[in-house]
Amino acid sequence: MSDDALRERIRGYLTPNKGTSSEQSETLSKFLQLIKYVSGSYDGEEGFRLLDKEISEHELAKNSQPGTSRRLFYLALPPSVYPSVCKMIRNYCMNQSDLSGWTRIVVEKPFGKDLSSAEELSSQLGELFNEEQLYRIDHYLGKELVQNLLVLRFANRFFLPLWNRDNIDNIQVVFREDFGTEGRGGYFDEYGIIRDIIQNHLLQVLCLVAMEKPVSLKPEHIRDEKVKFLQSVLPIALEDVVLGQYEGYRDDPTVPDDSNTPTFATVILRIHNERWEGVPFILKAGKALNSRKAEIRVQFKDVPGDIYRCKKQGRNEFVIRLQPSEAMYMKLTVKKPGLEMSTIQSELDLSYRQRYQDVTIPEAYERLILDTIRGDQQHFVRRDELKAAWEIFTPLLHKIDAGELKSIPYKPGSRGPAEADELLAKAGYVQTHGYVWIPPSL
Ligand SMILES: NC(=O)C1=CN([C@@H]2O[C@H](COP(=O)(O)OP(=O)(O)OC[C@H]3O[C@@H](n4cnc5c(N)ncnc54)[C@H](OP(=O)(O)O)[C@@H]3O)[C@@H](O)[C@H]2O)C=CC1
Ligand SMILES: O=C1O[C@H](COP(=O)(O)O)[C@@H](O)[C@H](O)[C@H]1O
Repeated sequence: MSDDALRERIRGYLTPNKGTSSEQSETLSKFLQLIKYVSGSYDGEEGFRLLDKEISEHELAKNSQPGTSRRLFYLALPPSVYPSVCKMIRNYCMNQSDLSGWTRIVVEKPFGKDLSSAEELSSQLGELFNEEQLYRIDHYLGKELVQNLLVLRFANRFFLPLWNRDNIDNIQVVFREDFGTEGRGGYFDEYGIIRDIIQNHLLQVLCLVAMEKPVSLKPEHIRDEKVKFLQSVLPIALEDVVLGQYEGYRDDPTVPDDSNTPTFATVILRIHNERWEGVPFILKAGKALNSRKAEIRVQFKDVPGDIYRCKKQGRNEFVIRLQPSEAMYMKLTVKKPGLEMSTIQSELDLSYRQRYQDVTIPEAYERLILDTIRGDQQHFVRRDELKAAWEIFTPLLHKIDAGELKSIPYKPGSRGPAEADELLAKAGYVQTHGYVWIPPSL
């Protein structure tokens, strides 16, 4: 890691943290200015001493009360340099007073490469900072509809009795990108799609979809339930996994010619608890596919004793589209309008762009950085949560790294390997045919 790269990635923050949310927005924009201000001047230990001095002399610091300074460090670094950088922060840049100031460290993924490296990193950071000072960021937790998941589930009577194995057949959490790893092949090849997307972003979303109701909205209560859910995931069976690699991925000069790194994966998680026993949770992520989207698709079971015989038209599905164009819709069967008594698939639709025309939906990072300033850890990953997430995926990742599972080639711009759709069908997912969405217009 060159000093230049280090400089680019270390951002410091210092400002009083008070006031209304509009004042806090202003704080946020000052923070973003300060990121620009501090980047580009620090290298090595001497650099950190300078950083410390410069922070205290910065105009924002001058305006704050002595001893009440707030310091936020945002680290997006390869895991191997975290301990040394954190040591330097600890030695040279900590807030010197415990009056009401604080020092917080935001850490970006990758948080290790497997269970043991993640635990080693956690221990190293844990020796320098306490858990309340560490903010492990997963930007999916800052997305509007991800933040809506617990509200949907626990503030609506509709969902309470339906959200279980008696009614739900399968759940998918899907991430699709219509571009490849251009420009970051070297980084990506070391990690692959499971570490890049599934073990963190999709699993975090899944926790919110599947966890039990927390005792309260306190961050610790929510995170306790996420951990319990993660601990009830069964070991992944190899027949529940399909890996793919798009053709042309290895043309990137930074990717080895014989790379087996998956750029696509479907992984089915099975849960051992009262609510979800027998319901497959399908996590699917891929790069260089035919579309870009991230969504949760909850597919309900068939209607028992179906007097309308409308099974072939498709099952009820509740879809929460995280991006693009936030929306949630319930695919359901209705009488086809007209004289005839026949049925058709339609939808109850909440499209955010139409429903909330005057609202600007904040960027995920904007919201999460504001949370760090406010000291709210609800949308950040706790150490035991991270450990439980790695426990789920490490055995599979080790098998992939050892070449025991092969990535199936697929065409860029396709749906990924056909084997993934076959696995979905085997798991019980029934694709709807003939449903056409007509975007509403007045
Ligand atoms: N408010 C809104 O914006 C709304 C928009 N719509 C739009 O209407 C369209 C249809 O909606 P919907 O039926 O929910 O979504 P899709 O038709 O896009 O996909 C439905 C499901 O079928 C899967 N699938 C698609 N093609 C195949 C295939 N060849 N083999 C196996 N599985 C397949 C998809 O997988 P995968 O996940 O991999 O794509 C997905 O799980 C979409 O474009 C949707 O965005 C619908 C309702 C409301
Ligand atoms: O963390 C990552 O996320 C991005 C996708 O983020 P999104 O908010 O645009 O969905 C992904 O492209 C990248 O590979 C990954 O590291």
